[in-house]
Amino acid sequence: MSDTTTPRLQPVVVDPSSSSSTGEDDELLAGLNPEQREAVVYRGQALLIVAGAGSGKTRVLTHRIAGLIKSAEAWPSQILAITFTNKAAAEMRERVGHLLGQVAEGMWISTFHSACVRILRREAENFGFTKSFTIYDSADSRALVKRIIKDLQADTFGFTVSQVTAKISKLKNELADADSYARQANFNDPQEAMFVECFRAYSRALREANAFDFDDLISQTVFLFRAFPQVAEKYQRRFRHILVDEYQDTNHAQYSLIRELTKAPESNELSGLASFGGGGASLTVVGDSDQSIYAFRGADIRNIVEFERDFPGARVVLLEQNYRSTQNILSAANAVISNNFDRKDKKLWTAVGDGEKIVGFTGYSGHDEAQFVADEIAKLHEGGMAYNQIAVFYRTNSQTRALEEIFIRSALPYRVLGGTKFYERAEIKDAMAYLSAVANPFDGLALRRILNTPKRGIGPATETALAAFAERNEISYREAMRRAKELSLGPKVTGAILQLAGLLDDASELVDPARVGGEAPVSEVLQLLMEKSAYVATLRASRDPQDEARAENVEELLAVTKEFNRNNPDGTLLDFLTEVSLVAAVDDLDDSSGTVSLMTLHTAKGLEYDAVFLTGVEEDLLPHRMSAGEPGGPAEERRLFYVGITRARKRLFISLAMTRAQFGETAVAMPSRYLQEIPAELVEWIQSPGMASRGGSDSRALGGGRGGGYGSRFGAGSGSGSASVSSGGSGSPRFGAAGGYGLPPGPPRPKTEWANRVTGQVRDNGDLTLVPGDRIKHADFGEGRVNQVTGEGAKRVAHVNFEAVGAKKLLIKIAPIEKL
Ligand SMILES: Nc1ncnc2c1ncn2[C@@H]1O[C@H](COP(=O)(O)OP(=O)(O)OP(=O)(O)O)[C@@H](O)[C@H]1O
Ligand SMILES: [Mg+2]
Repeated sequence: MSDTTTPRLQPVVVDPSSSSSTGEDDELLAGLNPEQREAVVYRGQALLIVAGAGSGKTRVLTHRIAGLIKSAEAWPSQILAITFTNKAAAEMRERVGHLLGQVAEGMWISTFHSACVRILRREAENFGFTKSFTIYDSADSRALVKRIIKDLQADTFGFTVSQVTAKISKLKNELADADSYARQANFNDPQEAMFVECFRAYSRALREANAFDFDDLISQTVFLFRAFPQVAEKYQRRFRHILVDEYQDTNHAQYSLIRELTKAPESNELSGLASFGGGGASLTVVGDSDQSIYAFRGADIRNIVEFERDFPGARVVLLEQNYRSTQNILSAANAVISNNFDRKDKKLWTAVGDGEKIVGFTGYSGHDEAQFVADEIAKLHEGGMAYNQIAVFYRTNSQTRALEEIFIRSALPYRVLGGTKFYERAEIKDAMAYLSAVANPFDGLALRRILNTPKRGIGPATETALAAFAERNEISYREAMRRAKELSLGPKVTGAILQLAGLLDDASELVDPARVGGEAPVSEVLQLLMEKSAYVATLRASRDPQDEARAENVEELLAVTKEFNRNNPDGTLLDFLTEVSLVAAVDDLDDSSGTVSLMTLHTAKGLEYDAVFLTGVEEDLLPHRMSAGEPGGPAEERRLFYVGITRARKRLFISLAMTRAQFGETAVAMPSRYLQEIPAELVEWIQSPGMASRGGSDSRALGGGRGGGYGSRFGAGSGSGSASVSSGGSGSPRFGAAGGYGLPPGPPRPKTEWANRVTGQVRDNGDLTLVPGDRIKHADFGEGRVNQVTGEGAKRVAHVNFEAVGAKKLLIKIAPIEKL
């Protein structure tokens, strides 16, 4: 087909009558530009919308869904829309409802994970799980891996929990299971052999516990479809229209799931469904390869790049108008992302106008930076901006501490999204483990967690004895508890175990579907468990003031269950457990709450705010230190920066600090290399207090009042900022570029020089000799071979053929290269 190779725009269908078969009406198309309309009305097997941030991709998906339903081309139940977070799903559902003027029941708008849980709850019995399976979150997975490492003494091989969990996760995202991995593993390598052991033990333990981990949810659904074609067919028939947002961040398992779902049902002819052109569901994906930020989790940018090959005949629509941001913000974003090499250049434009300049700020410390953020937020708020239209982004969760301290002191209402979340607190995990143990008697991890919580005098030896007994007799852990008498453990311990088992049985009766009057509400179950186990009472009786807070958190969970019951009158315990285990970080977000939102850059994807603060724009944070060694790492970090910038509608603030406290130490920080990629004229730098006056706005010299605290803390002295960190760039040579920190450094410097300065290590390869045939490694481009060297002295240029990106010319003296 002619339109499969290069993206190009087809003639735009504006007149609804020309696409009468689709029955789109004006209302749905009004407020869309011609390209967006084309994407909404296109009817074909496969549609790819590639476009930069804020160009209306998500909006197009929403209108497309509404259009399909409104024109009666599809039942709501025939639609499967995949979003990146549950919050995005809720928003989309609401907007579709709004466009239709009614709630469309039966539509699946959800994340990959939620959709797969729904499928697995229905189908898991096909392959040996029960539908009450438990979902292990990452903390559960880690706990399990930790135990396995201990049991197998894998730590003697240098294995850590993080390494093993990360590797297992990666393999699962590539659809490898323990057996398939073992088939190609090199068992002569003791490390690899041990890893296979660990992977096997982990998979076995999950199966025995009737549990799936997060990665399993997707990969096991794919396995299920492949192993049971009749099951796959059910869903292939059901979903006639599949739409995926943020397609650039799908990994291989997710991609495979889409492939399975869009296949034509096998027994098409028999059922007369062949009339559905080709029989497979129509697929619409939208994405932006510049916003791919999950490669570390196996996301594969190739999924978007190769879409046209995978889905022949696909139509490609490009959107170029940005409706979100001002021109200044957009120009900054465009300039930054253009530094990534292997991308198709796309230029976003906006009709909104230049807007205000981006504001840049350099603080002495993280606290100083936080104070700046708080001050500016206060000003924005005074100027009439609602708090919930303001967001503060950072690269790592550890950066929140300083921000929170200052926000609390400044009495700014805020919420942290992600981080140590409510559901990650120990006491909440305990309470949830009680519920899981009731729902899934095989969930050994949950049972072991609550066995001696609160303390009942059941020690680790008993815990292990029960596990061994269960294994020997091939019974569940819970059944083993019921038969505790057979273990001759002593009357007290036996009594304690039986009591707990009895309590769990009582609770199970409450949620037995056959119970007269139906399943009891979750709140009732939790209440029973917490009361009879004396969990809350024990916390309340403790002298530790923290335990009081913990008790309150459990009360809070009770309130959550009550709310759940109100919102879902028919909601079962399983529904509740499912919902909780799928709450993504961003889902705590409550827009009506009137608070400033704090979140990581990863969490910020897809969202938009009137004002955005990008904090900690420093080397080692952004790009993150960990990315340095990864191929493509710095480029991915740049995309993350791009994502951050493009969340802003009207105001963008970029800040950094000269010293940063991390892991209990205060280290000198250097400006991020990405800062100098923003054209200087777009940014108005406000200098740090002490370096220069911040004009009228600066009533808080570092030396005075609260400021003194931050200053002295990092030895920056009072007010003058004179101590360990040089104030004007004259002191420490590392801060030689300090002028460039704050104020634009006079006449623009050649980019490379600036780049050298900001990375802190003045890059000078000196007399590095390169001759044709040499192999080199470049920080961004990876490995390549030198073809030719031209020029002389400092102007010598290497012509290099890179494996990943092809031919490039590099100035040898300063290029970030090393000879291999
Ligand atoms: N044709 C339009 N007219 C007016 N506003 C629009 C139009 N298209 C999109 N918008 C608005 O622009 C903003 C960005 O749209 P949307 O979130 O759909 O973009 P996106 O491409 O999905 O962005 P991202 O890449 O960040 O996910 C939203 O507020 C949306 O309502
Ligand atoms: Mg979007």
